[in-house]
Amino acid sequence: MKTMIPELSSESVWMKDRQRVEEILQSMSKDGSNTLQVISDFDLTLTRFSYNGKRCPTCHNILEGSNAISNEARQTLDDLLHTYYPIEIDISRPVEEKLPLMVEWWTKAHELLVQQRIKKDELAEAVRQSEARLREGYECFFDCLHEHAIPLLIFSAGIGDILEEVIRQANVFHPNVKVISNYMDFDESGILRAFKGELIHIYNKREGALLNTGHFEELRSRPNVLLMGDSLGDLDMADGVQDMKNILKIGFLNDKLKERKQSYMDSYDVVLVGDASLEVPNAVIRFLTGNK
Ligand SMILES: Nc1ccn([C@@H]2O[C@H](COP(=O)(O)O)[C@@H](O)[C@H]2O)c(=O)n1
Repeated sequence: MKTMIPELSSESVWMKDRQRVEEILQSMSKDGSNTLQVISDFDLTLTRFSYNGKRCPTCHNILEGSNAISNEARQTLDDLLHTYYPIEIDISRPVEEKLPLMVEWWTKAHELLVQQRIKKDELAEAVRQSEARLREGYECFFDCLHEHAIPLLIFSAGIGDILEEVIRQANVFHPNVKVISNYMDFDESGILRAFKGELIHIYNKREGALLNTGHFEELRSRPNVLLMGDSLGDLDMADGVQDMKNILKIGFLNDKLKERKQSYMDSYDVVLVGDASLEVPNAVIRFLTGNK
């Protein structure tokens, strides 16, 4: 058991109950990889939090940093980020108090993006010019899931069109990937006129999951879940899974480590710190697919 997954023994991997993690892994491994589905957040979970000491952009930040919007709008969006992001990650405030503020942030940002009359064909260039980076080991993560036909649901409160472009440009947008996110609605001349459907923000992923019961219904034969997130709101992403048997939750703790350590250890089975690579999720997937 000691060396079941050696990557779990690293100093940057924290676990409150290692034995429980091993029991979950043993049970999932016994069931086989054809019973597995992976659900992952995108921004700052599949993408890096920082690189060379500089913050990496989220989907929203990619647009904000691009030529698709004016300097004035960029400044307003940056001000919004500095107002609301500290609230998003503040563990001293209850979620019920943060929720309306998150709706306020996303709504103001989306309204501003719509006012900018962004063109659909500007998105690819915005992503190309950005400093967005998938975490190290992403090729192995996406390719291995594809090779073993394991469904990957990327569940993001970011912007679906941008997210898709990031993984397309990295050549890992395989057919086993499904995205639930905020998608842009363009008019017939390709100009952004609204965002489609119900808003997904950081603390309503449970509602988002329940609106997509069809996806989870299709995956009913896969009751074992590997969940990956960087926020406590991401823990609700699997709420639509049918007849769940096991769930292994891997959390990336990117920011405010000291303040948030305990709540992450209490909520995620495995916590990765220090802008970790995808080495641990990849090792888990290798273990579960039998490619040890
Ligand atoms: N205007 C905004 C709104 C949100 N964010 C960040 O996006 C992330 C949400 O996406 P997930 O893939 O993690 O669900 C979240 O980290 C917000 O801080 C933003 O940058 N700008």
